[in-house]
Amino acid sequence: MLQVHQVSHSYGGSGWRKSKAAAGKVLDNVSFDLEPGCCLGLLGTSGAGKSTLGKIVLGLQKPASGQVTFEGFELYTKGRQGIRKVRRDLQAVFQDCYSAVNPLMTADHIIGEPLRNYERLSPAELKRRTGELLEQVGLAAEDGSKRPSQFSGGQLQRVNIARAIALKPKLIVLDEPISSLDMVHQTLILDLLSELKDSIGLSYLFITHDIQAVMTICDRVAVMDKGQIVYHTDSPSSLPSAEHEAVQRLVSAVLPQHPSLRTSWV
Ligand SMILES: Nc1ncnc2c1ncn2[C@@H]1O[C@H](COP(=O)(O)OP(=O)(O)OP(=O)(O)O)[C@@H](O)[C@H]1O
Repeated sequence: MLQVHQVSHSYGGSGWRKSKAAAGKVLDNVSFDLEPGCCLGLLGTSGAGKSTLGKIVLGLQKPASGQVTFEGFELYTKGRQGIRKVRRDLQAVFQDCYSAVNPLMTADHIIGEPLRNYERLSPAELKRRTGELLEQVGLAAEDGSKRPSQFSGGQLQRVNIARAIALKPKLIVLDEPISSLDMVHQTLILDLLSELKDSIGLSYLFITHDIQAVMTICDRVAVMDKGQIVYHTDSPSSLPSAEHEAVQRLVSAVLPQHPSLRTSWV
């Protein structure tokens, strides 16, 4: 479904900034495939290049070199025809649930946006669909009249998820979707994402620094470090015992909650 082939990227600039950027590649020859129904975790510490790769997969950032093919269409061809063809099948949920929405709009309006862009629906049908989507993500249809400031962070992230699934996409890029939530809501949102993946048949590219989250939700994990995929596993639960130094850094950044368990974590 998604093929990322030898993608490299550096951020440009002008004058002295350009030469500084050229000194370090943000992405260096990254390749991976993602098959339908799979959740692939892109795991790495801050600055590893995960979000840049996410933007490239979403068609938002042209890479300096390499190819991205989604459903047989190459995204970065001349005229960006490929991106236009796959736009509705590729959606995203970002970390900051508040900045992802217009604070003046109601939840119905926010969730209805992709439907208004891609489908011709009567106002009554649009209202019915947004109500259904709200219920699908564990909110009530009546919540559609609320504005972002009337939701908690976890509830607003559900609104963002409802908008992302509105067009029944094939792939959702989840860029740190639970990082700004408390632990209870992190678990609830991971449960919701797992349920939706199975019920709608979604695929996810799950971008995170959180090793416990990838062990909970991902089928496969690619570990990124300094712009490269340095480790890959089809068995996320085996990550704590992986010997690669980049994985161990992520493992040691997570402590079990009870001090008595901390020495036996790995
Ligand atoms: N628009 C930009 N212009 C210049 N440099 C950028 C830009 N976006 C990201 N970078 C740089 O690219 C590198 C990789 O950033 P990126 O956001 O892709 O990493 P990340 O792994 O997602 O990190 P984080 O988890 O902190 O978001 C960083 O050094 C960052 O400073």
